[in-house]
Amino acid sequence: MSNVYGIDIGTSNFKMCTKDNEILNEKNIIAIVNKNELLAFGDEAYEMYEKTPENIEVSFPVKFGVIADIENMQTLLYSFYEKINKEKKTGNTEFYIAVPTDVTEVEKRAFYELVVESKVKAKNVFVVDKPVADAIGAGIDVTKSKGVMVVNIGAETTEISVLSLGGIVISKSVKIGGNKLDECIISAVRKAYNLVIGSKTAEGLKKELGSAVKTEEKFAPGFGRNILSGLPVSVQISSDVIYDAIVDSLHSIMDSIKVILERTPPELAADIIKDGVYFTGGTSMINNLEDFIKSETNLNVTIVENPSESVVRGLMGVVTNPDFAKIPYTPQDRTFE
Ligand SMILES: Nc1ncnc2c1ncn2[C@@H]1O[C@H](COP(=O)(O)OP(=O)(O)OP(=O)(O)O)[C@@H](O)[C@H]1O
Repeated sequence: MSNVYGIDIGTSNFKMCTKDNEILNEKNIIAIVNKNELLAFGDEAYEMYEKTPENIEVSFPVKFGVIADIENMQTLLYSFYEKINKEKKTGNTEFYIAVPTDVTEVEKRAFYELVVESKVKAKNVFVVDKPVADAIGAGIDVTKSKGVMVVNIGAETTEISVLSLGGIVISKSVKIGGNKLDECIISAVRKAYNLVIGSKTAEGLKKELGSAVKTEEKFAPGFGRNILSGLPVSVQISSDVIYDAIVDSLHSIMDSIKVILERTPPELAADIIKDGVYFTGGTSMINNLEDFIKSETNLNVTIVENPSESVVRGLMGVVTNPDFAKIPYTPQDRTFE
């Protein structure tokens, strides 16, 4: 089969991978003009976010890891597919789609049906549990009888999973991720500097100044509106303010990891102690995360390379490596427990 694609539909980013390992990773956002005309999608639509007049609506169709707006998600899926499928290949197209685990059966099925019912005209659609794809993308042989812990810190959710023998032993999703950090930064900057900033500016400050441990103070410009004067201004923002804004959320993620470790069967926990914990998802790129986790747990930490794309890389691993042939399934093979 030549036309094979892996798809990971995230809250913030849509990732699609071809069999030649070409990866598309763009903001999962759509801009609609006059209620029903597509104006832009992906990174181009994100440029317009929080800047549009009333007749243009810019929205993210996935909320907290599940599809909230099926119609717009369908349009996005097809638009991204057309963009990556430059040679306009048709027929015999197969899709492998990652599905989150700690959601309802109906929510899981929605991912599968989205692809089946879309204009991409799939010949076959297979489902792969997201934590399993994530671990394969991190370079782990998940088929071994060995406990592996993978923590995916995304935009709106953090999925903490323990895997063994190609399956999921425990998986828990908590509603904290990069967007929560951005919100905390917006509040803190408002309080410290009387400055109202947008979410894109907050995300930029998080990437530049954010750190999971306190480091030497540095500054970066933040553009926004002064609450008192009402005028647009640029203010030098301190990394200390950003650290204080995000530290509680990082501790909440840490507490959830500890709860899962406590619930992990002892033999698997022993493996995790030996191998450490693998971190994926875009938010695990926050500076100094490794030092923070090590100081909290004493466990070894691996931050996977290009962590936002780990799941979609893993989907292609499933397609190309015969050892993983039993991992993908369809709702006909088994129900979405
Ligand atoms: N260098 C960085 N430092 C901190 N955060 C980052 C960095 N780069 C990207 N991020 C954050 O990573 C998040 C996107 O990660 P990812 O693509 O894994 O999320 P997603 O799959 O869309 O979300 P979810 O898993 O919640 O559905 C965003 O919140 C983004 O701000």
